[in-house]
Amino acid sequence: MTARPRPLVAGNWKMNGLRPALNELAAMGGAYDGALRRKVDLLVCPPATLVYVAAAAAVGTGVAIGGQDCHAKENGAHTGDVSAEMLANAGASHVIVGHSERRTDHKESDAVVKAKAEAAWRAGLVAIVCVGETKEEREAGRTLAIVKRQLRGSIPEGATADTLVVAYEPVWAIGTGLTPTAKDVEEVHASIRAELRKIIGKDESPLVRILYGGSVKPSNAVELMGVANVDGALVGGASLKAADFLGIAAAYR
Ligand SMILES: O=C[C@H](O)COP(=O)(O)O
Repeated sequence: MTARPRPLVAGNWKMNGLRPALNELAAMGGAYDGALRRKVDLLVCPPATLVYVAAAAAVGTGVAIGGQDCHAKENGAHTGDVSAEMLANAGASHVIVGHSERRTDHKESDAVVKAKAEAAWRAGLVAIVCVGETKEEREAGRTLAIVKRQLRGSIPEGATADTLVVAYEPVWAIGTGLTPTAKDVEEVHASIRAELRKIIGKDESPLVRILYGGSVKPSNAVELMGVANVDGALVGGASLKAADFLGIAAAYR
């Protein structure tokens, strides 16, 4: 029997969160008890301004802290950017790269995303590489081709199940309350698994976590997390409140 990856529920706070938001993180940590810990990993990616203090606050709770993006370079004249090394130094263990909001707002190409994933590994971070089609691409029947191109272009050589997480996020499902059908999610995740097998081989690919993201809520988590090859969630809006985030993680109880 093929081993299954341990699930990961990751929260992406995006550009939300001032210091009082750490109370939500504390509530998450407080409720991350033995039973839940045995079944699922929890990760919270606050804005860069809160990574250091969040990592300090999360010590001992089992909740991991991550960044939402990193620059490809270690340091230098890049005003406003944050390097993977800075995130690691602040206490992060993961970093999201290639989120569709970065691909759109900052015109990040697959090659840029790949360089950022390499930077994550250089700093000892796990790279969460995001892929996903737009509404137009889905309607044109190009979903699988787009996701395949993004995987091929964004995942560096040498990825392992310990260094890579893939997040499938249909752009049209992000923050809209819309979700694909379970059948559609299953099709894309199976295709991602097959592509990973070609990219990183038959030994590592079954163990890479493939997250689904896009309007995940406590009310749809059981169905979405129950789909074959869905190994957790990348959660935006519903990760801002401990009750909602924990309600999603409870799909694994
Ligand atoms: O990174 C998270 C995703 O973009 C999903 O966001 P959402 O849960 O608010 O739809």
